[in-house]
Amino acid sequence: MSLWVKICGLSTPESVETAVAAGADALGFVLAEHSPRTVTAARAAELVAYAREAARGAGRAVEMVAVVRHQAADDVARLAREAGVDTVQLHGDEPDADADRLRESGFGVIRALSAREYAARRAGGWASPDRLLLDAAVPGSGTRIGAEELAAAPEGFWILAGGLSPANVAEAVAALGAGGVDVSSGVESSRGVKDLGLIRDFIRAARA
Ligand SMILES: O=C(O)c1ccccc1N[C@@H]1O[C@H](COP(=O)(O)O)[C@@H](O)[C@H]1O
Repeated sequence: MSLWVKICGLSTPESVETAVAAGADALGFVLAEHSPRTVTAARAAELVAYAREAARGAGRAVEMVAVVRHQAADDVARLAREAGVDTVQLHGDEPDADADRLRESGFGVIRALSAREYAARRAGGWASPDRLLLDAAVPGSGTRIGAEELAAAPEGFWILAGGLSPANVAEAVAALGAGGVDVSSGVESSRGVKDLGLIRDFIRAARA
């Protein structure tokens, strides 16, 4: 099965169009506060509409994802509805009840945890009904997680994030065995500024 690829932190029509044309499965729009990639829900809605048009032109479906962190469930649902996304990526210490509410409101959920947090939860018997994404401790920082932190990789489909780039994505997936990857920093020329060539290179390398 082909590796699932998400390009995150998009904030311009050019980067959206490039990611869709290069074959991304999902696009991420950061609605979390205090990131160099933060966009308003209104801006995300424009980009989502643009992306859906590009995906229609390419004859395939592309998943639109809002990335949030440490925000109240009511605010998240309202922002996600305004942005017109399919899925919410919960990237903080949100309670399971928040994920339940978003699912009940019709959104897909991606549950993002640091590898350490996941290991601790799993040891306590926790299991997620949602797709799991494992990341470094500080999301969006370009920091990789090591194999030693992933002693207990999830069973089944899971998404690897944290410090991926065109140069390391194939090796990281081979080593850790994820079914999907998510990238932000590794396809940027400077913090928050996407590089169109790196987006294409990343998707090509991920699928190689
Ligand atoms: O990208 C951000 O700024 C961000 C902010 C808040 C929560 C999550 C964020 N991004 C996510 O971080 C990982 C990995 O990013 P990187 O490739 O190491 O820069 C990815 O899942 C993004 O969705």
